[in-house]
Amino acid sequence: MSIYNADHAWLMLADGTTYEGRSFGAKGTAIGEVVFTTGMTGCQETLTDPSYFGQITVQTFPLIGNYGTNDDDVESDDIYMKGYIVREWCDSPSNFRATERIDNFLKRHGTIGLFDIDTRALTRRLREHGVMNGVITTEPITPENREQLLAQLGAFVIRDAVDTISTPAQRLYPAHGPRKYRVALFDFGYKRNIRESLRARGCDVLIVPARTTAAELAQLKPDGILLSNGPGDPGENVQVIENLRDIVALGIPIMGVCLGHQLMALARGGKTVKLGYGHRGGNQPVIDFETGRTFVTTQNHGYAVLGDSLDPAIARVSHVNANDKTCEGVEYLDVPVFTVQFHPEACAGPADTSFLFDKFLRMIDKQKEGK
Ligand SMILES: NC(=O)CC[C@H](N)C(=O)O
Repeated sequence: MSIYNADHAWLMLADGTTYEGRSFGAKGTAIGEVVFTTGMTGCQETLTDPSYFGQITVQTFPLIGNYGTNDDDVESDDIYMKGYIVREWCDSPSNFRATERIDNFLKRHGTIGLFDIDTRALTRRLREHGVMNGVITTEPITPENREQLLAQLGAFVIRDAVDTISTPAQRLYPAHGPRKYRVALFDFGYKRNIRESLRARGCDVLIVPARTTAAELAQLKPDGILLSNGPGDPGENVQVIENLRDIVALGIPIMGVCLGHQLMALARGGKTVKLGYGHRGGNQPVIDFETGRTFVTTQNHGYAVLGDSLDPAIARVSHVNANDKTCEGVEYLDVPVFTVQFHPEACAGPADTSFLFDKFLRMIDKQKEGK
């Protein structure tokens, strides 16, 4: 049976634009912020990236799921996005690692899917208007429920994102091979490959809850601290930002990724803004001012640090996005801290900047030598 015989499903945006397509994955109704990603591969990594909490994700690439899914390529144990939209999905995946079809994978996680809509038109709309709230549903939108749904869309905000998904308890993952250092990885909704990139480099990784304080860290005595990626508006994490001010003062080397980068900037007096439609995908060019090189990076963010808002006496913008010149990295001058907006751990997307984990370890080496 063709996938095009599937039941109907809909997406309605907050401006009332409605797209009718077909259902795959779970059935139901969910409201979220509709965003698009330009990733051409790695749909499973995208689906399981916790930073998509509260969002409905559109893949701009027109055919998704042709190599299926498996138990290994997940970035977390769950799907945190509210809905998933593709132009076409493949019900006969062909790959020796595939164990499941993408619609089963979505069903198993209760994630509502929609396909067979004009994803190009939808993406252009989001690009022109900025991201918008939307409702994805397998129930017909009628003149009766339409007004009520539009009111709900108008009121929807992603809230308590980090607090909802951060781990309540510490957990230790041992280094792969001989142990060199112990790193505390703040779980703001961390991607698995951040953890694995550290373990592969000889680090025991201690996952710690988002609200871990400087006093608790001082007891744990990690050699380094990694601030993870994570969902939502960075500014809502008031307590975490407050804690980071004291954590920086411990003098332990810190690397920040994506949300971690934004939270550090806020803790050090900087500001963040919401971008029109963000950067999501595996083809974002980033200029490194130190070397003048441009790297193609993996990204998934809707907010950005305002480079000019940082005090030049303590921070320097180290990277910018070559497309829109937004801040993509900060080097702090008075403490051993650097942060990046893009994803050195890749997954999905290019691994060209994985050397930043080595830079982090060198920073720890240097500090140990200095002692
Ligand atoms: N991947 C992330 O860490 C995203 C950070 C933040 N939630 C944003 O959208 O900008």
